[in-house]
Amino acid sequence: MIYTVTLNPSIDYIVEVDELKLGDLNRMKRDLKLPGGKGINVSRILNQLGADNTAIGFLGGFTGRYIEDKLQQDSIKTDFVTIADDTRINVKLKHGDETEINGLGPAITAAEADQLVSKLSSLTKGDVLVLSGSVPPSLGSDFYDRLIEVCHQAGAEFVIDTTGKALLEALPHGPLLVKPNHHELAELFGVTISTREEIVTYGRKLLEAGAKNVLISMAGEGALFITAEEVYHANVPKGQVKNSVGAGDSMIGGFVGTLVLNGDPLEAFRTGVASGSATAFSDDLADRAKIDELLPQVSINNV
Ligand SMILES: Nc1ncnc2c1ncn2[C@@H]1O[C@H](COP(=O)(O)OP(=O)(O)O)[C@@H](O)[C@H]1O
Ligand SMILES: O=P(O)(O)OC[C@H]1O[C@](O)(COP(=O)(O)O)[C@@H](O)[C@@H]1O
Repeated sequence: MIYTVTLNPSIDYIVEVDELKLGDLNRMKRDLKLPGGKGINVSRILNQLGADNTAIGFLGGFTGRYIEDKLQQDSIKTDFVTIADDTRINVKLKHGDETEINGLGPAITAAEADQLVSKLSSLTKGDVLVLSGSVPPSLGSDFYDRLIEVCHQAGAEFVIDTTGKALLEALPHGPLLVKPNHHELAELFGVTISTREEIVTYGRKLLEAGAKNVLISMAGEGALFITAEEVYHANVPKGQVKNSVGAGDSMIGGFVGTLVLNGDPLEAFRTGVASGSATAFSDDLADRAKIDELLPQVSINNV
C-alpha cells in the first residue's frame, strides 16, 4: 500500500486576472478552488493510475471539510487526523505569469501530532510512505524525522518531497525517491546551476548522500533521472500550459505509482514526465486520459 502524507494541505485558490495592478482594485476574470497540498496531489494522480493508496495528514475547519468532501467525491481513500484549527488557503495568482502565496499552516497540538504517528503503526515491509510538502511551523522542523523513524522500524520505503534542511537530513535514511526541481537543487547546495552537467553533478550528490533514485525536473525543459548506474534525460511533450501548480506532485505520483505497479524504473520515469506535463496542460490535475495521450510523446535518452 502507498500512503501519502500531507502535513500541510491547502485549498488552492486559483485566481486569474488580465493584469495585476498592485495597490488598486483588481477584478477576477476566473477563479477555481482545488483540494491541494503535495501529498494530496500525489494521491489524486495515483488514483488516476489505479495505484492503491491512502491519503493521510491533518485537516481542520471548513477548509478541511471542503478538501475531505472533494477527495471522497473522487473515491480517494483518506485517514486524516481532524485538527481544531483551519486548514490553510493558498493563493495562486495567474496574471500572465504565476505568482503563488502559500499559507504557513494551522496550529497543530502535540496530541494531534501523536495521533498521526499512531496511524502509521500498521505500516509494514512493502509499504511506501510519500512525505510531501511543507511542515506547519507548530509541528517543529524535525517532524519528518519522526515519521521516517517509524517507517524505518517497519521496514517500509519512503519518498520525500520537501526543501532545505528537512530534505538534506532525510537523505542518509535512504529515500526511495527525491525530486527537486533544478532551482531547488541549486538552493539546496547554495550554488548557481546553469548547465545540464552541473545538474548531474549536484544530482549525484543526492545519490551519494543516500537517495536511491533522483529525479530532477526542469519544467518545460524536460527532466533527468539519475541512478547509481545511469543518467537519463526525458523530453516533455508539446502543449499549451494552463496551470503548472501540481506538476511536480503529478510527476512523483506517476513515478511512484508505476514503480509500485510494474517495477520498471524507466517506465516509471516516462509516466512521471507524462503525468507532470498532463497536469501542466490541464486546468486541474491530470486525468488518466491525458496521461495516456502524452505517454507516447515522451522519449528517454541515455546522457
Ligand atoms: N511548461 C511545461 N511544459 C511541459 N511540461 C511541463 C511544463 N512545466 C512542468 N511540466 C512537467 O511537469 C514536471 C514537473 O514540473 P516542474 O515545474 O519542474 O516541477 P515543480 O512543480 O516541482 O516545480 C516536468 O518535468 C514536466 O514533465
Ligand atoms: O507545502 P508547500 O511547500 O507550501 O506546497 C503546497 C503547494 O504545493 C502544491 O502541492 C503544488 O506543488 P507543485 O507545483 O510543486 O507540484 C499546491 O497544491 C500547494 O498549494
